[in-house]
Amino acid sequence: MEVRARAPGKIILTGEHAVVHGSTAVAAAIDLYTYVSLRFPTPEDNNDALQVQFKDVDLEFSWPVGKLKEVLPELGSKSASSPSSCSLETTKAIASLVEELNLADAKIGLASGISAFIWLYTSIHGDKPAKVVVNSELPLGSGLGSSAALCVALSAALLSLSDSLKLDFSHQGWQTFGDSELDLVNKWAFEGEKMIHGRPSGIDNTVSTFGNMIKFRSGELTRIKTNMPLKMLVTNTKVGRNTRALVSGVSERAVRHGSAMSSVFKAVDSISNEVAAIIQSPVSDDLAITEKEEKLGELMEMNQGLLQCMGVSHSTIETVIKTTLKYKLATKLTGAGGGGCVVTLLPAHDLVLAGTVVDKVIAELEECGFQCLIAGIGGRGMEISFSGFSS
Ligand SMILES: Nc1ncnc2c1ncn2[C@@H]1O[C@H](COP(=O)(O)OP(=O)(O)OP(=O)(O)O)[C@@H](O)[C@H]1O
Ligand SMILES: C[C@@](O)(CCO)CC(=O)[O-]
Ligand SMILES: [Mg+2]
Repeated sequence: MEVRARAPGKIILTGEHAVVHGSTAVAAAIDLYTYVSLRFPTPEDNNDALQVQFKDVDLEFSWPVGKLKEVLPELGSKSASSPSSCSLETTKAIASLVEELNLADAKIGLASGISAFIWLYTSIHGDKPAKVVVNSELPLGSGLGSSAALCVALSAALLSLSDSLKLDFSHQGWQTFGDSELDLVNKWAFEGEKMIHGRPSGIDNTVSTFGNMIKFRSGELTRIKTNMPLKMLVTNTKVGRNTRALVSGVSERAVRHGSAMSSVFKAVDSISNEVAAIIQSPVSDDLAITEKEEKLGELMEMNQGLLQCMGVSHSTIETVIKTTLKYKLATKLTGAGGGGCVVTLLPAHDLVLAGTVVDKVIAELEECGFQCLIAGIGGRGMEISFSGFSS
C-alpha cells in the first residue's frame, strides 16, 4: 500500500518576522502543493534501506537501515504520538549522515531539508525500510512556505502509515484528518521546521496543515472567515534567500535596538489585527469592497515599511513595489523576504475585465525578469490519499 500526502504553501498577508517575536500575523493557504508519497517494501522487493527521492532538486539518497541503527543514538526510542525535539546528540549524528552525502556547494541549502527528513522519518518509523518521493509545485526557498509544506506533507504521510492514527484505508481520493490528528501532524511538522528555520513561529506549518486563512499569535491559531473576495498577485523576484539567516538577522537587530524594535513589532501586531477585522467584517455592496481593499492596501504598505525597518527588504522587492505603485496597487514582501516572493493586492472588480491594469502590471513585471502568478488563496490544508489497498 502506498500513501500520498499533499500540503499547501502559503502567503503571509501581514506579520512575518514580527510573529516570531510574539506579534499577530495573518496567513492564507495557496493552491500550490508539495507532495510526499511513502511506500514500505514487500519481502519480494528485497529492500533494506531508507530511500528518498527529492524530484524538484534532482537528488536521490539511500541509507541502509543498519547504518541508521549504527549512527542514530536514540533510534527507536520515540513515539509517533508524542512529538519531541531533536536532541543535540541526534542533531550531530544527522549532520554527519548529511555531510557524507557530499552535496555540491550549489545544493548545500538542501542539507536542512534532508536533515528534517531524516529526523521526522526515523522518529516516526525508526529503522523501517521505505521508499519516499517528494515533489512540489512551489518554488523552493522563495517565501511561499516550501519548507513547511514539505514538513507537513511528510509528517502526514508518515503518520498515516503509523499505528498512532486510525484511518479509512479504503477511502477513494483525497481525505483530510480530524482536528486532533491534524494537530499531531502540525506538531511533528513544527519539529521539522525547527531543523530548517532554527526558530520558526509555527505559522507556516499551521496554515499548511489546517488550510484556509488564519490569524496566528504565540502558537495560537484563530480561523478567519473571509467576507470579501481576495485576490493576490504573487511575484517571484527569483532572488534566492534563506529563511533561517533572515530570521536570525531580525533577532540580532532586536537585541541591538530592543526598545525601537519592540515598538516595530507592536505596530505590526496592530496592523495584523486590523487586517483580520477588515477581512471578516460583513460587506454590504461593491463600494464597501473597494473601501476595504483600499484599507488593506494601505495596511500592507505600512507593514512593508516596517519590514524594511527590520532589514529584510531587497532592491528587487523595491522594484516590484515601485512598478505596482504606478498602477496604484499595494505590494509587500511575503514570507522571510530578502528576495523571494512579494504579494500585490488586486482589486476584485478588475479581474473580470480583459486587458486591464492587472495584465499591464504583469507584463511590466515580467519584462524585469520576475515571474508572476495569481494564487488562489484560503484553500484546503493537508490531505492524504491511499492507493493499492485491497480489502
Ligand atoms: N520540495 C522540496 N525538496 C527538497 N527540499 C525542500 C523542498 N521544499 C523545501 N525544501 C527545504 O526547505 C528549504 C527552503 O526553506 P526556507 O524556509 O528557506 O524557504 P521557504 O519555506 O520556501 O520560504 P518561507 O520560509 O519564507 O516561507 C530548502 O532549501 C530545502 O532544504
Ligand atoms: C519569517 C517568518 O515569520 C515567516 C516565514 O514564512 C518565520 C516564521 O514565522 O517562522
Ligand atoms: Mg520556510
